[in-house]
Amino acid sequence: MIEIHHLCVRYGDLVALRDVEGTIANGTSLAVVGPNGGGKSTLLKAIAGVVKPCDGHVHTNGARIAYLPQQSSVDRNVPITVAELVSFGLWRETGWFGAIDAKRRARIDEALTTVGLTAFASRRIDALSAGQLQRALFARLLLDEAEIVLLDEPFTAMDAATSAQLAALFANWRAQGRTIIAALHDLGEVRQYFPQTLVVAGRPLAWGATDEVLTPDLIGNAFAFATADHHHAEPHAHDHHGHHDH
Ligand SMILES: Nc1ncnc2c1ncn2[C@@H]1O[C@H](COP(=O)(O)OP(=O)(O)OP(=O)(O)O)[C@@H](O)[C@H]1O
Repeated sequence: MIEIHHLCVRYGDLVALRDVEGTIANGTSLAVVGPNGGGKSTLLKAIAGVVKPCDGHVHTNGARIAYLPQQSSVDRNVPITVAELVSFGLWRETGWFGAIDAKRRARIDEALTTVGLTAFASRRIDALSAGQLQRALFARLLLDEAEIVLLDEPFTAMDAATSAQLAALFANWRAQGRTIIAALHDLGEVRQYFPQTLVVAGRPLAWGATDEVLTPDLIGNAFAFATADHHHAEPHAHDHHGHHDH
């Protein structure tokens, strides 16, 4: 279980996210949606422990966490092959550059097959398309037996068929009791793959069953934030009624 209490994250003077309060049970698939700059990535980073709260806290109760950042932040110029990248999913077992025995080699091959990259195993990662790189990163996740999987816009570079293929993996993860939390822009994908949704626009606007949360009113409200300036971030601008006055 993830417990979030009164979470606030600040970058310098900008309060990117505040007043996040709630618990996420094991096995939950939660989509985090909201406008650009609304704090989706910030929330994932706070759960991953990559950014420190300025107030409140996130308790992950010792769970193993895998965090797949937004694709733009993945360094493609590291001179490694697809198989090597995927093998890093075994880091909890082997350490970062530990020996890969035949058994582990077979698991890497299986993960590559699952994501359809068998033919690319020895290709350098800088020679992959964006969608192929994302498949490789998912293969790495398959090997990493994390209890909490944090995905920042996992389908951005992908065609619909690829998204569907990778989303099918979620069902397995759910069955294993893994918690999946993903920042997403495509509300169709949210409805299809995520039973729970959290809407954030500087703070939470709604959190609950996807069907109940993604109402036209709420979406309109949340995305109005995108055209507003960032005064939302000022700490005094508190209100708890789920709307913005800016
Ligand atoms: N490292 C940083 N330093 C300063 N400000 C930051 C930093 N990271 C994010 N921000 C700001 O914090 C706010 C929230 O950003 P965040 O990336 O969490 O939003 P997001 O909802 O993921 O947006 P997007 O949909 O565009 O990916 C934005 O106003 C952003 O400019």
